Amino acid sequence: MLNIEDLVLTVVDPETGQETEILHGSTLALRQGEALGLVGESGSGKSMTLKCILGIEPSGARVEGRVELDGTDLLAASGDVLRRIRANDLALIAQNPHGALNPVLPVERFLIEGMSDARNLPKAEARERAAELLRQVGITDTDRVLASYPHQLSGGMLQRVVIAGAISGEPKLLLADEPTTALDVTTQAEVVAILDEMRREHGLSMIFVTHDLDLAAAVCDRLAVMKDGEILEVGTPEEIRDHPKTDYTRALMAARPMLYPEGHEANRGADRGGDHGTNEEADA
Ligand SMILES: Nc1ncnc2c1ncn2[C@@H]1O[C@H](COP(=O)(O)OP(=O)(O)OP(=O)(O)O)[C@@H](O)[C@H]1O
Repeated sequence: MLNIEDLVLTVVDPETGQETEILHGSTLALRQGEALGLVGESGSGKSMTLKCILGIEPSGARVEGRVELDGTDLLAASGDVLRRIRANDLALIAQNPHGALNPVLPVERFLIEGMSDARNLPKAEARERAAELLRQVGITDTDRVLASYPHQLSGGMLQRVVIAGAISGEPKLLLADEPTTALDVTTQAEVVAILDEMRREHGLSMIFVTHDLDLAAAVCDRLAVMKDGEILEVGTPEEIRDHPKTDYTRALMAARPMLYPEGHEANRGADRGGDHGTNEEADA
């Protein structure tokens, strides 16, 4: 459903005019319903890759190559087509959920405005639909949350609201950019579980950006390891774990500290690199 070919991103310093190539020819393909983890250390180009898909690269930057979503080349599409695709087919879940919501509007308005047919719905029905969305992401006190303003909710609660909003638009592709990094560890596990469940239930494709290879392995079908603007390797979590092609990937695997001595039963997930659950419970 998504084909990225030879993606090159060059940013231009507005003062000196100096050009810097940030992405050096990435190629990636994503199948319908697949979750792909884009993994790498800070500065490796993960967020920039998402920005190129969304068409929100830094101003003045040059994007070359192909970013094709269900047959439409987003880099060659007109402004109108891009706006329609961004509104209907793509949903971004960013690190900081506060950025997604208008601070002066209650959660109810955020969710209702995200519904494609909201204008045609009677108010009570739209509200009930918003409450149902919240229930889907595990929020039970829906009246309180719907009436709350963003600053009145915790980061974890707000990220659930953002996920509910993303799902409500029935996008084709979820772009999750370190969606749990700003949350405490216990909340991280809950939010990742909800995101994973929602994605599977709605059959959505997802690119999940993280520096945490274990976490990506737990929620993704395939992983792409990035370093310095290049994709070093792509494979299933098992392939990456059992046959890492680069020292960089090995270092990423080793980067997640284990809470128990090597070989301890509680490290099973981390030893395998593919089951985050055990570690998560230990973290919590
Ligand atoms: N607006 C910008 N102008 C120029 N260069 C930028 C800009 N934003 C980011 N960069 C550079 O692009 C490179 C890739 O950054 P990017 O944000 O994609 O990395 P990342 O892998 O997502 O890292 P992080 O996990 O820290 O977000 C970095 O070298 C960064 O310094």
